Amino acid sequence: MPSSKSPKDFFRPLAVGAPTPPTEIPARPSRAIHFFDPSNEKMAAKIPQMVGSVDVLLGNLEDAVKADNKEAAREGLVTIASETDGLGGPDAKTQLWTRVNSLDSPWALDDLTRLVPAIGHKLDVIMVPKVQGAEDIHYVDRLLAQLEAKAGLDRPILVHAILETARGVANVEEICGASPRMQGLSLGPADLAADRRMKTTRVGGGHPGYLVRQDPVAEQPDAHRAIFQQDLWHYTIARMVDACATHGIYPYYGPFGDIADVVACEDQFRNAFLLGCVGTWSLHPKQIAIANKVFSPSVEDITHARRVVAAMGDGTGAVMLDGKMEDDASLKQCLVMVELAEQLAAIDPELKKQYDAISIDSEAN
Ligand SMILES: CC(=O)SCCNC(=O)CCNC(=O)[C@H](O)C(C)(C)COP(=O)(O)OP(=O)(O)OC[C@H]1O[C@@H](n2cnc3c(N)ncnc32)[C@H](O)[C@@H]1OP(=O)(O)O
Ligand SMILES: O=CC(=O)O
Ligand SMILES: [Mg+2]
Repeated sequence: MPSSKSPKDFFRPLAVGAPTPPTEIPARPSRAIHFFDPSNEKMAAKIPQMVGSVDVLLGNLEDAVKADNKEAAREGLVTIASETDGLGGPDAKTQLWTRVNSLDSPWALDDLTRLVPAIGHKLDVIMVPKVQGAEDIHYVDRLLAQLEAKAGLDRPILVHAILETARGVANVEEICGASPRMQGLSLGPADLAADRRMKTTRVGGGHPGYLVRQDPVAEQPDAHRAIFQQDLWHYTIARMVDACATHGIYPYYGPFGDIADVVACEDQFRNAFLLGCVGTWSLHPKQIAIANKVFSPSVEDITHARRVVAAMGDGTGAVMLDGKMEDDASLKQCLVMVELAEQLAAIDPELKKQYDAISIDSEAN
C-alpha cells in the first residue's frame, strides 16, 4: 500500500459513482488463461465452443496482434463478449480477460475507453503489459474508476500486471500493493529476457546452455561428467510468488512458446505450480489440457493431504504417518491442496468425480 494514503482511503472509490474497490480477491479457478487474437477470424470462431472447457479466455490486443489489426482486435473482442453466452461476469464458468496494449503505445487509451463502456460488465480482469512500477497501476486504477462510474458499472474490473521488465521485477512488491484491484501477476519471460539483455531467443522455457556440471572425478579427467540444466526463471517466479502471497493476490507462469514441445511445457508449468503459481497462459488449444492437468492437484496428493488432515485431529501436535512426521505446518500445506481441490471440483465435474472417489484410512501409525 502506498505510504501517502491512509488505509481507509485505499478502499474508497477513485471516482464518484465508481464501484467500491474489493477488500479481497476471489480465488476463482484460472488454471489456463487462454490467449486468442480477436481479429483472427479462425481463432475467434472457436471461442464460443471453448466456453465452459477453459477457466479463462483472454482477448489479446497487445503483442502478437499486427499493428494494422489493433482496431479490428478491439472491435472483435467487443463482438465476442457481447454475443457469447456464459463468458465473463461473476457467475460465469469461463472468465473473460483482456490484455490491453502497453500504456505508452498509441492504442492503450482507446482500448480502455472502448472496452469498459461496451463490455465492462463482462470483463473480469484487464491484464496490463510491461508494468514498470506502482505509477502504472495508479494510472489504470483511476482511469478505470472514471470509466466504470460513467458506464454505471456496479462491479470493479480487476487488474493483472505482467512482470516483464527489469524495473518491474525490482518494484514487484509495490506493484502488487498499488491498488485493491490488483488480481495477480504473470511472468513475461520473452520481454523480460530482452529487457534484461539475457542471451536467449525463446519465449519462456529453459536453455541447454544454462547448466551446472558435475565436478571432475579425481584422477579421471576424461570421465563423463553429468550436466544438470537449470531453470532460468526460478528467481523471478519465486519473487513473484512471495510478492503475490504477501498481498493476497495470485501468481501465474506466462507463455511457453515451443508449442510442439508438450513435454517441456508441462515441466515448466509444473515447476511454477509447485512454487506456488495458480495457473499459466495457454497460447494454443493444446496447451489448455496441459495447464488443467498440471494446475489441478493429483488424486494421489489429495488422498495424502486428506489423510494428514484426518490424522491431525484438532490440528495441533505431531503424528507419524507412513513413517513421516506430520504437524501443524505440514497440515497447513495439506489444507492448501484440499481447499484448491474443493474450488476446482466446484467447476470441474470430472475432477469432482475423481476427488469424491477418494476413500481414506484416517489411522495414524
Ligand atoms: C510473448 C507473448 O506475448 S505470448 C502471448 C501472445 N501470443 C499469442 O497470443 C499467440 C496465440 N496463438 C497463436 O497465435 C497461434 O496459436 C500460433 C501462431 C502460435 C499457431 O497458430 P497456427 O499455426 O494456426 O496453429 P495450428 O495450425 O496448430 O492451429 C490449429 C487450429 O487451432 C486454431 N488456433 C490456434 N491457436 C489458437 C488459439 N490461441 N485460440 C483458438 N484457436 C487457435 C487455429 O486457428 C487452427 O484452426 P483451424 O483448424 O480452423 O485451421
Ligand atoms: O508477454 C509475455 C512475454 O513473455 O513477453
Ligand atoms: Mg510481453
